[in-house]
Amino acid sequence: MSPFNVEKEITVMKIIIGSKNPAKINAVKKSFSGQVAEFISVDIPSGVNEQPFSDEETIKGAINRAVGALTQGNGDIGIGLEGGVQETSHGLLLCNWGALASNEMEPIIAGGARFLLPEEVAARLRAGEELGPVMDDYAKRQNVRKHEGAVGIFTNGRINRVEMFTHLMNLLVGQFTYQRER
Ligand SMILES: O=P(O)(O)OP(=O)(O)OP(=O)(O)OC[C@H]1O[C@@H](n2cnc3c(O)ncnc32)[C@H](O)[C@@H]1O
Ligand SMILES: [Mg+2]
Repeated sequence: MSPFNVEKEITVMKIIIGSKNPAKINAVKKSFSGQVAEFISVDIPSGVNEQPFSDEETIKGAINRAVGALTQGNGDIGIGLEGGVQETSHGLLLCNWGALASNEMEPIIAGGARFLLPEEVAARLRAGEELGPVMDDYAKRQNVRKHEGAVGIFTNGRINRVEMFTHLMNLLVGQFTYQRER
């Protein structure tokens, strides 16, 4: 056979995102830019409360979504990103956690930016409301969670939700490639 006819097999990495939220999807795509990858987004239940109320619960939600995405989407990598809050002696912190699941190793986790929510917002969450609708009401905007996010509002637009999740995603993908190359 002529060497020019040798077929090259290009492997496309199949990445399943466990959410339909565009802020999350865009962040995942950015963190894999430059790689041959196919992205599929599936609504995967987090298996925890709609508004997780601790790091522990938020991490669990992220892992459940990542593992669920990997299995349901039959992919190479499953991604779960989850927003939550954590009570502290300083007030209520907004927290974000991400998980990357693969068939090669245990799920990898990483945390995103944290900052205190204003007492007015925190009180509503403690009373049982969800941050998404509370933020829309507070900022007098629609679908804050799909756009700039609470982080965008409270940092005066310096860091939006996509940037925050992209940083988190880089922590995940970086750890994944490091562990795979060892
Ligand atoms: O569709 P999904 O993937 O569920 O995306 P979501 O926006 O609901 O995000 P999470 O479930 O991860 O977040 C849990 C809750 O916190 C809210 N939330 C988290 N981060 C937020 C942010 O930056 N801005 C607004 N709402 C946020 C969110 O709307 C939910 O009520
Ligand atoms: Mg949600």
